[in-house]
Amino acid sequence: MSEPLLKVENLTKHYALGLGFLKKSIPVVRAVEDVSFSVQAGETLCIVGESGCGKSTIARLLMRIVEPTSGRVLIDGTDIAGLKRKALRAWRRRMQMVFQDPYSSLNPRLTAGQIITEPVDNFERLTRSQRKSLAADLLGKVGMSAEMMHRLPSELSGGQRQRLGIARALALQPSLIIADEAVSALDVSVQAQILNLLMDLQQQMGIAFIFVSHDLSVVEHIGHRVAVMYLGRIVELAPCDALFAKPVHPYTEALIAAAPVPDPTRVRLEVPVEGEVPSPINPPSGCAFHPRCPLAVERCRLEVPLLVPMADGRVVACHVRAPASHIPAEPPTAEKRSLAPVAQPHHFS
Ligand SMILES: Nc1ncnc2c1ncn2[C@@H]1O[C@H](COP(=O)(O)OP(=O)(O)OP(=O)(O)O)[C@@H](O)[C@H]1O
Repeated sequence: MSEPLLKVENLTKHYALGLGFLKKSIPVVRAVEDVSFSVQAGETLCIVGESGCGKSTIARLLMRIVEPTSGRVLIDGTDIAGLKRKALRAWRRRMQMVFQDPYSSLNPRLTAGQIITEPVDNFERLTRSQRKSLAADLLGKVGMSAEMMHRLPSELSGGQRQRLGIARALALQPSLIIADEAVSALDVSVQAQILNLLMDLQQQMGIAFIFVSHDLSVVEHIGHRVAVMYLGRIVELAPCDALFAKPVHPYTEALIAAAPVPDPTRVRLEVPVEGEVPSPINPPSGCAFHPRCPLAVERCRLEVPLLVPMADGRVVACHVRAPASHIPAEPPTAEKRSLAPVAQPHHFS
């Protein structure tokens, strides 16, 4: 098995709220809790879950927009926390981000051409003609004509602006693009165009994607593997087909059941998920999903379930559906137990 492009180990982010008062304990938002996964070159890993479950925080941690409370992020086996200036710059070229709202993430005073060549200009000074041909090339890659390089973002449609955001992300020829709700602001037909564009670019350029979304139909369309998050933790990580065909975690099942079904021949699952997502400041004990889970037993209230590898390559954290005793191979040693959350790398042709 080749070294994954990206490896995330036990990543945790707690946000302290305020400074505390008279020795009172400071409330802490447990935004991301002990999250581990890996991404292979050219693969799309989707991260899904309800609002507030920690999806965007993971994206920000990977981009080092925020620093982790604990845990590691490794690119080609190198921990990015330890990188010195030069190596950090090189790493920054390899990971780019596409944001949800292409309008607010694009400088309204710059032309499309300036916006997409700016990242390269930051690394190496381009001549005027180099800039122009780079802009034309990048616009071509995202299906826009070269004349568009003279337009301002306000003169473009939402879909064109998102293409521009993608062209800017492509400028430095990254190995990995993190797309945070990259199509949520667009009409459904434009969403499909942008998703198809991303998949074409992946085929042509071998780019890996981490695709953060709350929209399961988008995830089903684009994902190779899917990590389902609940209150800061991954509860199930599975190949996309397997996840949609047979969700194992009751929360995954409930999410799929609640999503609109675009394919009328597909049977809708009947698992009610009641109540609100609890607060990440004071999460429930044991499995955080237990107060909403129709299958919960006493153990769920007491013990945080570990992610257990299943025979079909997925990992699931559920005392009922994937109790630790279901591990198919030899029983885990203490060391393997602590490594259990790391997703098994998965190859896709
Ligand atoms: N800077 C911050 N300070 C304090 N709490 C924060 C901060 N950023 C995020 N949070 C909290 O961390 C939790 C996870 O937030 P995050 O934005 O990662 O969730 P999300 O799954 O991306 O949600 P959405 O789908 O609504 O964007 C939320 O409870 C959020 O309020």
